Amino acid sequence: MSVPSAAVRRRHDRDVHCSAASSACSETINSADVYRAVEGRLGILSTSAVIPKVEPVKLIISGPSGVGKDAIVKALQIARPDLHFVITATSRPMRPGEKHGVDYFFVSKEQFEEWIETGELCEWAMVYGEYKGIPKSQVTGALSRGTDVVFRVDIQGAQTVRRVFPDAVSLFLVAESEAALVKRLIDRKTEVLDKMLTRVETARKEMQHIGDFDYVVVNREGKLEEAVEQINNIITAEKHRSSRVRWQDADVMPQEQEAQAEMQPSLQC
Ligand SMILES: Nc1ncnc2c1ncn2[C@@H]1O[C@H](COP(=O)(O)OP(=O)(O)OP(=O)(O)O)[C@@H](O)[C@H]1O
Repeated sequence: MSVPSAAVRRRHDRDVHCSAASSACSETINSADVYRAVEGRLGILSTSAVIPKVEPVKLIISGPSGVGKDAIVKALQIARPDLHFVITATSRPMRPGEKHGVDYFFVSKEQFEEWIETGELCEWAMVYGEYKGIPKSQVTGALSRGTDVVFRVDIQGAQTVRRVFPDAVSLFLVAESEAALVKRLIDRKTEVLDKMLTRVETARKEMQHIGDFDYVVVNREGKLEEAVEQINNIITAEKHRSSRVRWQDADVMPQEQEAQAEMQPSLQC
């Protein structure tokens, strides 16, 4: 491609600014003149970068037992190492392949009850006869660093996390059918029949809570990666939500946001 001559460039420059200024266009108008004209009318233009601060996303991943919450979270940890995945404490026994401090904090019922007494937990619940809860230390540090946080919780836990963090974004995972869900529970081989029945009965009731959640993602048989990609997209979209953007560093802070920022309580569990 040939390089335009200086004369051609000057003519192009003039034409662009002639059409931009649209009045009194003459040979002498160039970009510096137009810039000065704009400043002359509107005052000195700010050169400081308008890079807003973005409030961290608090994402709740929930859904019935066996739908694939753990499997999804494991895959998401690889896809999004920038996120902080809250590690839940539980009194249930470790399943094969699970690791203390990675999948859960596996603690005794006595230890859990001590934590409840000393206020170490953001939230806790008794689920299928076992304690489950979120240690405060798992949340506060990450949020104060501005890191996005993911909570992997059951439906009961989702309700509690939403109470503690009303601005949390919640996502309900479903299998493509009840039959697919039961098949996953059978194949996982972690429950005896009566415990599995309880889980399936509970899953039926839990499906009625879908409407309480912001998003629904289907985790189809053999299509885990698809669900992970959809969740990844949801996180990306949430990071661009205008209500999450804070303009403290910008020269002009929209009045509405200023009012919101003042009203927003400091949410710490
Ligand atoms: N898309 C999928 N296709 C096939 N199998 C899957 C899929 N997602 C998860 N699984 C399998 O289904 C079983 C249940 O998944 P997982 O343990 O992650 O469920 P969960 O929702 O965390 O259950 P719980 O709440 O009981 O801990 C596991 O054996 C997992 O490997």
